[in-house]
Amino acid sequence: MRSAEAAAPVALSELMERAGQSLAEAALRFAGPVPALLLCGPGNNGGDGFVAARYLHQREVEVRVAALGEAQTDLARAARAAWGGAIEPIEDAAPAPLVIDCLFGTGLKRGLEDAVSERLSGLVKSAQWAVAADLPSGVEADSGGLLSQVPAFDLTVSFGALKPAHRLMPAMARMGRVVLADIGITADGPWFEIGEPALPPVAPDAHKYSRGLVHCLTGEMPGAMALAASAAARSGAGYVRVSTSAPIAGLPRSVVQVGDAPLADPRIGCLLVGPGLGKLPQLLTLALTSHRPKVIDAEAIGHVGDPARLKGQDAVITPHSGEFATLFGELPGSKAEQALAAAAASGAVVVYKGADTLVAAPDGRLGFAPPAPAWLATAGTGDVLAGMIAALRARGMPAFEAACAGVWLHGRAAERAGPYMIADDLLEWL
Ligand SMILES: NC(=O)C1=CN([C@@H]2O[C@H](COP(=O)(O)OP(=O)(O)OC[C@H]3O[C@@H](n4cnc5c(N)ncnc54)[C@H](O)[C@@H]3O)[C@@H](O)[C@H]2O)[C@@H](O)CC1
Ligand SMILES: [K+]
Repeated sequence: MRSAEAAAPVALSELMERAGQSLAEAALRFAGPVPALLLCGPGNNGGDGFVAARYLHQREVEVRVAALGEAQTDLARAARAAWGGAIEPIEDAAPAPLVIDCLFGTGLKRGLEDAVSERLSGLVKSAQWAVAADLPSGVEADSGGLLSQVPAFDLTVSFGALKPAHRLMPAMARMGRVVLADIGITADGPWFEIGEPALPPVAPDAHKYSRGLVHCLTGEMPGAMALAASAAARSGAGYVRVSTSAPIAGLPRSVVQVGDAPLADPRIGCLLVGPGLGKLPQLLTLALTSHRPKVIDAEAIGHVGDPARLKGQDAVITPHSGEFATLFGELPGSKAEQALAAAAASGAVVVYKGADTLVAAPDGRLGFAPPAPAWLATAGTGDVLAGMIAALRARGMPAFEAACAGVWLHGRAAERAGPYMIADDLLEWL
């Protein structure tokens, strides 16, 4: 964002004008014309607040402004002067139905002082609607960490582009609804929010192998592979084959159960190993002898041992935080940086799961999942995701695109399945 701002074709004061106007407009549409209190910090986030106050006043909203110290940038000073109305110290500010937090945005360096963060929390909690400008104050933009206590907002209006914190925990849970205001600059780069995927069409002359063969290696707990294989079948694979030593109950009849099958079979579009694997590291070793694309999930991730073992494997791995730590150890930096470091170390596409799922590629691309329902946190949903990604990979999508598409579709299926869904229900919504 900083380099995009520097390269902007318009003056920075114009960007602030647009940001403040967008903030006022969003808050007004969200809360209606109720009395508003703007909390303005010393930097340009505070400057946005002074601009927003001016626009709200123009729209005949009853506005009060409370400032934290003096403005410390030229832009903020100018915005403060242009406001022209009364400014009270934040310590004395009385509550209001609409509170707009413009204390700090991307320039926050350390946590707010205790007295300030307590004041902010008190005003936010007593407000009917709480809106944050760019980021709730106290949130670290790049990591999604909380540098001081951060209350829960109803709406966060981001400017220009989403910052990592808008899609990383714990910060994203404090933001309420997140909207993005276009202020006339674009921040392009290899980090982006995952959008609705373009799935490969079924060719008119398709047959089951050309549509994609997913070959699953079953371990000790066949129920997990039943979920994963069913998900693969429901995600458009032409043929799902499960290699198992004993018959698995509950699989669709169209999923073929076999004993051993050669893993070098060139018709295999994607191998799937991990769901329900248990203590059978030899199955992972077997999978790694194949040159076919693969999805490595669940306990198989723990059996990898050295991330470099995955180099050249054309693999997607799907760890949650525990599995991630087992394979990669404690990596420094934010979740985003850790995911990218893991992808570089393993050469694999890494789906780092959680409430803030990320998809990282070894070449530096990083997809942030749009928020998905918290009720996905239930047993077996990871098995479903692994099966979905395996099917999309087998259908010919490249590893990174298949992983992003799987993550997006999984989240939308959960929205449709509703709060009391179990993993089995997801299959109906794929
Ligand atoms: N730069 C631009 O072109 C634009 C920036 N915009 C706004 O500007 C914001 C960034 O502005 P700034 O870079 O001025 O940063 P902030 O306004 O977030 O705050 C930075 C100021 O606060 C001080 N500070 C940091 N942490 C503190 C703490 N814990 N306690 C007390 N003081 C602290 C810093 O020393 C600095 O003076 C964005 O979030 C956005 O809201 C928008 O106006 C759009 C255009
Ligand atoms: K803010």
